[in-house]
Amino acid sequence: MKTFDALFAELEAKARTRPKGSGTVAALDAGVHAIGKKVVEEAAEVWMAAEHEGRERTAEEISQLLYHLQVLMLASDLTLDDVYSHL
Ligand SMILES: N=c1c2ncn([C@@H]3O[C@H](COP(=O)(O)OP(=O)(O)OP(=O)(O)O)[C@@H](O)[C@H]3O)c2ncn1[C@@H]1O[C@H](COP(=O)(O)O)[C@@H](O)[C@H]1O
Repeated sequence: MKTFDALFAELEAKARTRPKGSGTVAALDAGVHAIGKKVVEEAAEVWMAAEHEGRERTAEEISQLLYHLQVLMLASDLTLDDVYSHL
């Protein structure tokens, strides 16, 4: 099972090597504004799932929000330690 740290390492590698067909590379190319909109959209979907759609859908939506937050971290030149230092 993939962890938060393992996903971030995978996305860092995608950003560095820019493989064809990567959604992450496309999102990074779209920029912070577009990624930020996706974060807000996914956060709303997490909220709706938690209120109305049950545990499984909520977990799935949270995983998507975590992914988009990591893309935003990469677009903002942030590392995991930059974020963890505030926890
Ligand atoms: N975990 C994720 C992940 N979670 C969410 N998403 C993206 O977020 C979208 C969320 O789905 P929605 O149904 O909410 O969005 P949608 O509006 O239908 O989709 P879009 O029109 O926005 O693409 C998905 O379509 C994916 O584009 C993800 N994209 C990639 N990953 C993982 O990231 C890694 C790198 O992926 P690539 O860069 O694509 O190789 C791989 O391990 C992937 O499994």
